Amino acid sequence: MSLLAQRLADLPGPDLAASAAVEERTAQVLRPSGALQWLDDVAAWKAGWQRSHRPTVERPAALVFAADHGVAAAGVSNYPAEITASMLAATQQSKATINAFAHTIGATVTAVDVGVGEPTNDMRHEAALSPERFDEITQVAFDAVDALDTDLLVLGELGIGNTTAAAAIAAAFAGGEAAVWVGRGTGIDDAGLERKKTAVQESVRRIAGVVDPLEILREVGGSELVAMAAATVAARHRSIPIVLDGYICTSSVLPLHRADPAALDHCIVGHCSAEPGHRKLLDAMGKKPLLDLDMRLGEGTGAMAAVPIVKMACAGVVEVATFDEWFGSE
Ligand SMILES: Cc1cc2ncn([C@H]3O[C@H](COP(=O)(O)O)[C@@H](O)[C@H]3O)c2cc1C
Ligand SMILES: O=C(O)c1cccnc1
Repeated sequence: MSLLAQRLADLPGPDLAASAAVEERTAQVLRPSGALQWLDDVAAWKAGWQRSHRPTVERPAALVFAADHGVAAAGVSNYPAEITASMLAATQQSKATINAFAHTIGATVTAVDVGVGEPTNDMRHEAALSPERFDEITQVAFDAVDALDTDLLVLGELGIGNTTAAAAIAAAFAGGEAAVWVGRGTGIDDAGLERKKTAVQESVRRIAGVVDPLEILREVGGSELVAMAAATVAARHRSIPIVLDGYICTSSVLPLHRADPAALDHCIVGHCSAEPGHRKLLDAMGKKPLLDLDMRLGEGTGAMAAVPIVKMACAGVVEVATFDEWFGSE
């Protein structure tokens, strides 16, 4: 059994007393009942998974996993594979979009190399990752989460070709035509889009008969996708709620959801990507994105954009006086 499967088997649930306490306070604060709607639910969700009656977002952090993809050789991206290494360096030196977004709200960004210069196997022809590599990457992601001191985790990725891996995962789980799950990623042209469809079709056909969700992730995922899935499980064990990013991030955790429908209960979806498969995937998973800004970047940027909303939702319960506190003191 893989390391990830082992940790997935004993996921803790939320602190129901903490979320109930927030729901109770929500009903008493100085505003008309129900006026914040979904934001109040977000605060209760945060309380339950943070295990605190007074949920906060004080130390948001992003983990950005980077890796190369064998399938990039199929001409499935608008950019060369070398961009992944450059973007990893840019992120480590605080020059990427995710760093700029994080900076505005005081979040930290940790970029983690899980396979740059060590591409996955070409998923069209063989398993993207060996069981040993799968475990190795899982351990790196577990350690990365352990090293954080955070109360809200953003997951992001870098990996030229990874919208093709994401589409293959979505197609393998949700079925239907490959065309439904394939989008333009970094902006590929029509011929490139056809190559993506073919690559996804070939990969999904090759693994027909594989039923174990984590095995499907190993077969057609990518190193940074496995790392995001592993970080999701690790964060659950450490009571760290998560904001998921776009299509790639969501696809990477889909296998967890299939293995255990409650596995993503500590995750909220930051935004809906312009990549067309994302909305379909979210619908299939019953997840509603906080933002819909037509973004299609990755790196965790859409999730980071949603962090202030989670922070406001918490403040909107914790910092607002109740009717009793206010009128009782008048
Ligand atoms: C400069 C640059 C910065 C990026 N930051 C995120 N991505 C995003 O685009 C890539 C996926 O798209 P595709 O499947 O079409 O290759 C990933 O690296 C993803 O993180 C970037 C892509 C580029 C070119
Ligand atoms: O939705 C995403 O995560 C995405 C879309 C395009 C390019 N990179 C990431």
